[in-house]
Amino acid sequence: MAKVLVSDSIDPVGVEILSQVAQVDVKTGLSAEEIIQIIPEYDALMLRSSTRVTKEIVEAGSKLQIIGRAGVGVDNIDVPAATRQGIIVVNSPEGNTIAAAEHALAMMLSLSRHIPDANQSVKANKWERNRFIGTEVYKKNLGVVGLGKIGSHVAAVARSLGMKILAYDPFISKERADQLGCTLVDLELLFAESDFITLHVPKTPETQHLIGRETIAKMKPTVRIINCSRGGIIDELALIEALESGRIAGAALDVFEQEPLGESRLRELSNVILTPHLGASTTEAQVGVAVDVAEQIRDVLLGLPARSAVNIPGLTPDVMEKLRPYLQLAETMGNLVSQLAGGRCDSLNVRLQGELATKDSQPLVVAAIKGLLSQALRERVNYVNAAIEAKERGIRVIETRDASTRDYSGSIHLEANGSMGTHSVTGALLSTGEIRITDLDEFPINVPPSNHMLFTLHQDMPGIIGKIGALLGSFNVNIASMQVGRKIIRGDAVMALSLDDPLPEGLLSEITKVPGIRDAYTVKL
Ligand SMILES: NC(=O)C1=CN([C@@H]2O[C@H](COP(=O)(O)OP(=O)(O)OC[C@H]3O[C@@H](n4cnc5c(N)ncnc54)[C@H](O)[C@@H]3O)[C@@H](O)[C@H]2O)C=CC1
Ligand SMILES: O=C(O)CCC(=O)C(=O)O
Repeated sequence: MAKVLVSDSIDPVGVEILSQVAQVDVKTGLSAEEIIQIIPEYDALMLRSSTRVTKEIVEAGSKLQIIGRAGVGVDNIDVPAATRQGIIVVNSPEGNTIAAAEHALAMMLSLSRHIPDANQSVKANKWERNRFIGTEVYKKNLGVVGLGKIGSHVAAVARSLGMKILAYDPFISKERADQLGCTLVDLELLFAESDFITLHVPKTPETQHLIGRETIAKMKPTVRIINCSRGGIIDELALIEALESGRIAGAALDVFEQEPLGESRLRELSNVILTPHLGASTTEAQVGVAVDVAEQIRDVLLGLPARSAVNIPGLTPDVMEKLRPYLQLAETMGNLVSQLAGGRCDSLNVRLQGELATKDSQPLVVAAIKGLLSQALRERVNYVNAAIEAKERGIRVIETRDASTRDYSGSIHLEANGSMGTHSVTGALLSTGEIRITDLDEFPINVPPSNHMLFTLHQDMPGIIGKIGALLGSFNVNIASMQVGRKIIRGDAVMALSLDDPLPEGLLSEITKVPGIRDAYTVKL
């Protein structure tokens, strides 16, 4: 039975789902060293934000198939390391959207009305009505940095509070911003005009210290900043200085450069509200993300696709369903051409023809690469790491798409160039879904792939087929089917044979000695 390690606390419903297919060990609070010790026994790892999945942990996870982040941000996982190792990384892109947006809004209103301090004051038996004069958000400018799922929901609710929304997101169109009732502006303007600024961007090299000394200098002295996205997007030291000096009016922070927050002057400031990374901490969100991610882990362990894999671009279950027969075709053709090419492969040309010449068909290229590398890497290569493995081996992949149709509605043509020359194959599907090899080294054929195959390149002349048949018979090899493809009579031709048995040692060199045979290849599919 598969084994799943759950290294942060998740809703029990997640454990229940995982238990349908695996032994689940919930072990929270482990150090990196402790995880490295035990991770080799596990097929899957599920976590929230407390576990940091380092390269060392990934590399120790020799059996890991999938890492599931019960949440949105995957910045606590070394995704490139996982990808290189063929491990799928999944998240829950929408499970906690509302929770995080509502937390940011709660932070904004708490900040504007001093709710946490007023609460503490009353609980300390005081009645300080004059100390807690607030500010309204109505008709104020809210600067939303990052107009994705959370930012959009914050914007929608803030608009209903009567706020004007200035949004900055270089990856969002003006039409989308208009639809959301937001004014798309550049960062300079957002910083200069906003009364409240709320951050909803992922942590990337571009967003690291997006708010720092220089940017704070451009803001209104009355501005209040809310960060419920990621620590490190604000330069904490610069923020502390600005809050201490009164350069800005306040800040509300759910996330920090170091979590848990260690010793920090932030704790001493009265114009700051701090929460311990609670953005996703609602019952609804925790059930949502646990179900979302546990189901994906379960599916992957059952050999099914994941719906939100962050490192298999384009291969969603919908696309997978649509392309499934063609994925098998692409992989088989990749495997076939790599065996024909034999030695080192320098480049692979992939031509997607007819109905396959669409944007959605990118996974077919990956499937072809997977097939190409399967001889060398066996089960180590998969849809996650195939492209990286090819790149690291110096294999140049050239894709072309041609929407015109030939004999089949869709076909895949592969050409491998390498140390032993160039070989090409084309494959297509019959209406029954069966695979046909329709072209080999530019010779037209029509054969189904089979476990054991023999291909020859020979001169089209009388008697040659009989000689090959007799030779195979003398070694007790049974021929299941045979086809010859040629362009001109008595010119060059190819012969494709499906065999019931593997070719015995030494027979291939006997075949190449037959007069008229130029080359022969055995292939196992
Ligand atoms: N505090 C908490 O508990 C939670 C925090 N988060 C954080 O919130 C972030 C946002 O989450 P979602 O809205 O679901 O993600 P999303 O992917 O829907 O939206 C992120 C938006 O940021 C934009 N963006 C990316 N780089 C940018 C840049 N350099 N400048 C401006 N905009 C940029 C993207 O175009 C996208 O529209 C997550 O990455 C995660 O780190 C998410 C959930 C809970
Ligand atoms: O797991 C959590 O509570 C944090 C959620 C979060 O930060 C995220 O989903 O990106």
